[in-house]
Amino acid sequence: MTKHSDLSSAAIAAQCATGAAHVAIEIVDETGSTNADLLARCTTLAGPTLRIAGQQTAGRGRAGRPWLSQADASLMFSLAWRFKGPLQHMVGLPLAVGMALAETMGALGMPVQLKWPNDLLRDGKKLAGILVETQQSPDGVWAVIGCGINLLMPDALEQQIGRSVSAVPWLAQMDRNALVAALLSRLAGVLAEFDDTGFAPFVERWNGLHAWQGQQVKILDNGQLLQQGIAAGVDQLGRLQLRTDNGLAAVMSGDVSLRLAQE
Ligand SMILES: Nc1ncnc2c1ncn2[C@@H]1O[C@H](COP(=O)(O)OP(=O)(O)OP(=O)(O)O)[C@@H](O)[C@H]1O
Ligand SMILES: O=C(O)CCCC[C@@H]1SC[C@@H]2NC(=O)N[C@@H]21
Repeated sequence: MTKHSDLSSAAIAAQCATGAAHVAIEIVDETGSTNADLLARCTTLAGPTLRIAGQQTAGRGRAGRPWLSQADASLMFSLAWRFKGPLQHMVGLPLAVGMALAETMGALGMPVQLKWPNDLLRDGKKLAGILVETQQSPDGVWAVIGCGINLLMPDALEQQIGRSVSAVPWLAQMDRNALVAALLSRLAGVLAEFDDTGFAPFVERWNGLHAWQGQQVKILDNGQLLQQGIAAGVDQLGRLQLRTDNGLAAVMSGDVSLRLAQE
């Protein structure tokens, strides 16, 4: 198994596609949260920056939830990237990021699926999460794109999380520099395109990886049932299309949660 300590910014850069060659790479053993770190200084960064941590002591997920990890069991990184904006164009960004991660894993021989809005699933269980935080600056919008991928899932960690989650041990065997380079290369390509076009050109690719296409699902807000229907993919803004008794409804991601109807 490869470890966080095997990572080297030179080895990652050497294996990156040209579109990712300009990304500065920072590697730290431990920090509170790579998202918090980059968010605090993104508007002063010289350019796109990738920060990878071996362990986080205050990892954060969507809606203020914690992201839990164990050293070497997870790949955790944040990528700060400046977009032309405006802010409202960024709604589809977490979906584009999830698609880029899922496509990378698929290309590496590990097919995974997407759960709207921004989780990666394997065998129906969460194996990676994405947290995008933004900050307006005079010359555009900085997005800090945080990704946590469970490479291994020790029993103790799963118990701490309190629910059944997934991991990709096959990727833990892979050269970790090559894995990061593959993820960063595809992400950089997708982000550059997203900046020019928004989410619209990615709709078919995203829907092709959609875990719950055609299934009965429900939308919860803080545990309260908001809507129920058949998941019919995403639209050009990244909204989930729900086939309901009253016709097609478009759900904005916000802080709502998606579940299978029978859960
Ligand atoms: N390493 C981890 N892997 C998977 N989930 C984790 C991990 N650490 C913490 N969690 C938390 O476990 C919970 C499971 O997430 P899940 O996506 O299934 O439901 P959720 O919290 O409603 O998310 P969402 O609103 O994105 O659907 C989340 O609160 C997530 O932050
Ligand atoms: O599923 C979620 O709710 C999103 C989880 C995002 C976790 C990653 S780990 C790297 C980065 N730093 C953080 O504090 N969070 C993200």
